[in-house]
Amino acid sequence: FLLHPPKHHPAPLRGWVKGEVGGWTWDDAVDTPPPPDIPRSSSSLQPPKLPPGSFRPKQSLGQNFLTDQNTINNIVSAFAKDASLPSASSSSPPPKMVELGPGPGALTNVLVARYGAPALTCVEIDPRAVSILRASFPGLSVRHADVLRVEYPLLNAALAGEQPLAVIGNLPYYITSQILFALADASHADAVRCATVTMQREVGDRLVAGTSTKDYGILSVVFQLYADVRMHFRIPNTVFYPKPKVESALMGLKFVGAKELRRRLRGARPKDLQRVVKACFGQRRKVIRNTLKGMMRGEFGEGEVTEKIGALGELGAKRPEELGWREFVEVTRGIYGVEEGWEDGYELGDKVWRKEKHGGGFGEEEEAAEAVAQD
Ligand SMILES: C[S@@+](CC[C@H](N)C(=O)[O-])C[C@H]1O[C@@H](n2cnc3c(N)ncnc32)[C@H](O)[C@@H]1O
Repeated sequence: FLLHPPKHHPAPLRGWVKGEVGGWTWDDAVDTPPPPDIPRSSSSLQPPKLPPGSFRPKQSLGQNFLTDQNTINNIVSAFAKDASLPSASSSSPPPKMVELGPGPGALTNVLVARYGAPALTCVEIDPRAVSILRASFPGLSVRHADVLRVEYPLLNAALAGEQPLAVIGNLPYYITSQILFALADASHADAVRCATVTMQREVGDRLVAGTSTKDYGILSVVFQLYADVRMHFRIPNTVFYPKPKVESALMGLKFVGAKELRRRLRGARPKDLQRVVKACFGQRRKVIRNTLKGMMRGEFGEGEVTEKIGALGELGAKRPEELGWREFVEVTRGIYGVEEGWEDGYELGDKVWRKEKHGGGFGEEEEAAEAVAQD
């Protein structure tokens, strides 16, 4: 483990040129200064240059690359805080880190320089970016895979991580919620300790929204229950190439972990909570007893429905946006009961918030995990 590994710079290339149809593109034949909306970096590291030729960012993969070194440094510093990473002078090893969607390596560059390649694993779907990363960062584990297939507990076991993983990423925005839900599920197994991730600012607003606000919804309930969430800072669209239409934010999620989650749920099963929260926000304007009556009819007899709805008392007359996670837990316990002997711990579930089709892991990781288990 190197505290001060050599700095890796992707092969020196040329620079930004104005494309024919507007916008900026890379050209290896022209040596230009950055365009005016891409500030020069004050740091010794530089954002990676895209390779000559045909690396056109793909909108379909949510490719908006970070081009401002100050922003990149600030993201990594916020990550270091969220993950309680040891300082460069400390002798204690950092937790295993996972970067989601590293692209050509803007964040990777700083992470490798600060913590060394062995501490980091990257998951990237674009084979062009995978090639660049493998060439630029010898010794770095780059998984060519869909991030939605990651099974974090398996990955952590394969990496022989002794603590939960620390996750970082300038996320592909088209799958932000799916990635977050997978991380929530991973926290059931204490596989992930924190995530420091960029997202569309509006999504970030929802994560931290208070009750009875327009942004309050499923994301607010789930992530305020599962994690301590904060918005580190907003990110203007000018620091990305190509420039997205939306403003972004860097969010930090520190997961409370399985033990605290069980304490907060007081025996309620996450899957039951998911059913309740989803049904209630599916009919946001209705008071919850009307929505829940409908939801329960397929599952309970008429007498039981009436009894359980009655037992909700005043909570039943509220709209979902008025309920914090504690109230949703209360409602869930009232309807579905609690896991027997929950004080001694119980299974929280492996696919609760993410979709059934997601996960599945990578074969090689499963093998590696087995090898670790056999050691
Ligand atoms: C917003 S870009 C960030 C790139 C780079 N980290 C940066 O900040 O410049 C999102 C990255 O996620 C990758 N990506 C998109 N969908 C993915 C998926 N399903 N699984 C893994 N990576 C994905 C894209 O190819 C792209 O490199």
